Amino acid sequence: MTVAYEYRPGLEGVPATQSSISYVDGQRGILEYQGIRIDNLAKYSSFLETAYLLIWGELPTQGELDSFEYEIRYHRRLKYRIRDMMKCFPESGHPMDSLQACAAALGLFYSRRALDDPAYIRAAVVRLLAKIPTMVAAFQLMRKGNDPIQPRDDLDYSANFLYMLTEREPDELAAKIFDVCLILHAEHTINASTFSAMVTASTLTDPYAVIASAVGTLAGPLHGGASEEVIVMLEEIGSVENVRPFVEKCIERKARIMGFGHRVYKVKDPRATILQALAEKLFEKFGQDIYYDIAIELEKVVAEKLGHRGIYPNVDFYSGLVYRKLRIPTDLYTPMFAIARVAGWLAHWKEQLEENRIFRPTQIYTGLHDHPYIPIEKRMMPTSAQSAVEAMVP
Ligand SMILES: CC(=O)SCCNC(=O)CCNC(=O)[C@H](O)C(C)(C)COP(=O)(O)OP(=O)(O)OC[C@H]1O[C@@H](n2cnc3c(N)ncnc32)[C@H](O)[C@@H]1OP(=O)(O)O
Ligand SMILES: O=C([O-])CC(=O)C(=O)O
Repeated sequence: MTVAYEYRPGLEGVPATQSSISYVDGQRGILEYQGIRIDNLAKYSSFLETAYLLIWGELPTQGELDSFEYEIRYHRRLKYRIRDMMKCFPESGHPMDSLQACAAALGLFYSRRALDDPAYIRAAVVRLLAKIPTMVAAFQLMRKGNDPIQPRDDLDYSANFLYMLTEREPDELAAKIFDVCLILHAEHTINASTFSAMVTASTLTDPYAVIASAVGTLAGPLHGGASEEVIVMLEEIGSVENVRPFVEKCIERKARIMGFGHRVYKVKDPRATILQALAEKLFEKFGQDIYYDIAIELEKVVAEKLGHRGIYPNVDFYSGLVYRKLRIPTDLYTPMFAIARVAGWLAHWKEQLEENRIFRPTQIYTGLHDHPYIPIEKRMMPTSAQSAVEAMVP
């Protein structure tokens, strides 16, 4: 019997799971983690408290938060074999590729797989949250020819990351703002990388493979990779006067304007609004950014030309302007995103295990049936390929 399925490219609007981790109202621009509005978390929480909330479903008590932070501090260091492995990576490689390889490599050290043991789950959560920032910072120092520096136990999660990255104790405001950025990027329902994590998790493989596949998915320019593309685009635009012709050219050529548009939001992403305010706070303390005026004009012109289609700034639009002021190199913006999103990936991993069924969707077959097998000597080369080969022959 043939069953008729409705095919939705990109699975738009197709529920892939039931989840209580986060909620998005794309028409009203609302994002909640476990029911708590993102603006409240940005104002009052810390990244580790938010990660705990996402993964265990409730805000921790002071005692629970202290133990969680303590465990994470204790697991921040990398094994020397991981650092040795990283020495073989090309300096010109992308930091997301390094991160994906390092996350996957953790599986070599922690091969016991006890997915129904809460202690195993907690150890994996702690290890991944603790070590991912160290992996990102180590790659940055190693590609400059320096040895990675050890984490500092007297610094909190975000301050310690900036310290390991820059080899300097960070400014207090910079560390606080970076922590808020992590909260904002920590989770976002069934986005592409989270879906990838859930598909991998559903095979009951280890959590390091789950996170490695999510990192690989986040890297693409249509997803987390857009944050660095935004800065490249602002550089290319170069001046406020060039914004309008740039947008018009993109529309004419059907080219994507990076940092705009979203599958779910049809208004400005609430995280973009908060990130813009954070960027402004940094400008007040450390001076303006030459690209900010271009970004503002771009937001205005895109709203004018594409607002009727629901195309507004997404989370990746203003994050780069914040990271530039924090002196973070452009190709580390997506790894910054991964440092945060690992919390959401782990929350979905844990939730997936609680009621697992392997992901195995169907397809609508569009190919041939009962096609004959033609022996190789009888196969004809398509005419176009033939003329290409002939053109190559001197
Ligand atoms: C963390 C994140 O992942 S946030 C997203 C980061 N990605 C980006 O910023 C890249 C730019 N944005 C995009 O490519 C898209 O908006 C996505 C990938 C985010 C969402 O894609 P989808 O929901 O699949 O929308 P889709 O690609 O079908 O676009 C719908 C229409 O809007 C247009 N559109 C969507 N985004 C943009 C954009 N940024 N610039 C110009 N046009 C756009 C498309 O060209 C398409 O037009 P058409 O119907 O005439 O062909
Ligand atoms: O939800 C999405 O499709 C993209 C995403 O990860 C985000 O916006 O944070």
